[in-house]
Amino acid sequence: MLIVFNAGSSTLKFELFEHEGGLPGPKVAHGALDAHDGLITGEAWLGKEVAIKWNTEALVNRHDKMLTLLLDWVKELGFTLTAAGHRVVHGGPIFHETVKVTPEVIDALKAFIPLAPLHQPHNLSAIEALLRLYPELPQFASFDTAFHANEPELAQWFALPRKFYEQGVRRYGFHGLSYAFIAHKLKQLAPKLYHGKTVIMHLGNGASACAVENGRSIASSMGFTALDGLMMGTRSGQVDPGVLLYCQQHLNMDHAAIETLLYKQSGLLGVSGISSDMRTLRASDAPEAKFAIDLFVYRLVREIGALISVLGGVDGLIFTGGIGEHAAFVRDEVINKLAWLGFELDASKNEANETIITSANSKLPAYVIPTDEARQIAYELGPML
Ligand SMILES: Nc1ncnc2c1ncn2[C@@H]1O[C@H](COP(=O)(O)OP(=O)(O)O)[C@@H](O)[C@H]1O
Ligand SMILES: CC(=O)OP(=O)(O)O
Ligand SMILES: [Mg+2]
Repeated sequence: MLIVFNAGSSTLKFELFEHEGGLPGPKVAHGALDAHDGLITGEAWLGKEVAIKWNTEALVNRHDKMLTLLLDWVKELGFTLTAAGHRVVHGGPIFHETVKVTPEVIDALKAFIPLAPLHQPHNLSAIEALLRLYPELPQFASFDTAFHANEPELAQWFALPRKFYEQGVRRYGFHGLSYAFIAHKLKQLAPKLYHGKTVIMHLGNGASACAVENGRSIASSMGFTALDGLMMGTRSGQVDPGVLLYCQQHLNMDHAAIETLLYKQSGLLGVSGISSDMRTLRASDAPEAKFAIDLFVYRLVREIGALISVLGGVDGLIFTGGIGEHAAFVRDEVINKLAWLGFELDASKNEANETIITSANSKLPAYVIPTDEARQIAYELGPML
């Protein structure tokens, strides 16, 4: 069995895959644990059934405690783990593919904590906790940045003095495990489109869009950190850097206050003042909720236009992530705003979250493809064992 982790600030999501060498087999279990207010709660599913629920105290070492609960359960089921894979958000300029975790790799990844403060420290803390508890279990790290590592140089540069680029201050792009998974699916579903020019939109709590040609990333909306580009649940996306200078100089905001503003208080939550969740905003009658959705769509359409321009055309669009897979109203507005390109929605297919949501007359197709970052990690590490 392979176990794949996606560790966040307070959550530990996991998935278990059958594995007998080579590509992984079916997913046998999945679940999540959550640490808050000194408590750990969570549940795990075996297939479609909830198989266990956790509810226990944990004052310190949350990842140790969550991993112990989870791996004790895995052992009780009689499963033997052969390896663990981790989603690690930032691989910096160094890691371009899945790697086996060693002490040197951990040190290198720690250097990227400032580049992904909301993700990287938690990804690493799960790796280190597992190393303490199960030092013999081989661990692997798979990166959100890797899919973008071979983007054209122009797509990777900021217009800053050269030394910044040389020091690693460049656009990396994220959500690469999701994009790699979608590209793989698209190759099976629509091989011609896979070889063509597409814009893939990963719209979840974090959101980004990526120009992909022939299965490779050409440009993406996220940059040096997972803050750039689209409006997100609580992150601002692109803002004029002059705003940050203004916050420092005239609003007396220090680094911590600006970080909190950009990562936690902005996006759908900040603009609506109500929620970071598209479902809640959709259900609300408040004009601020509608405005936040309108701004999300506006910024997305603008970014799609930019990505299509650098691709030099487009053969299709793909929606994924929690919003991309489920928010039919968002897809409806995006596709209608792109009617000038030849997209025409099939409203009932869209409402039903079908795979192809454009009409038979549409000149170009739009797809909804559910993403699976954990399976992508399992695909990447399975053959390495
Ligand atoms: N049925 C739905 N309708 C509209 N939006 C949804 C729906 N389900 C999930 N979402 C949105 O998707 C977000 C979660 O996206 P997801 O990709 O699952 O998250 P994460 O980035 O944590 O992996 C939620 O915050 C919400 O905005
Ligand atoms: C990179 C990133 O934004 O990830 P997530 O969407 O999981 O927050
Ligand atoms: Mg996500």
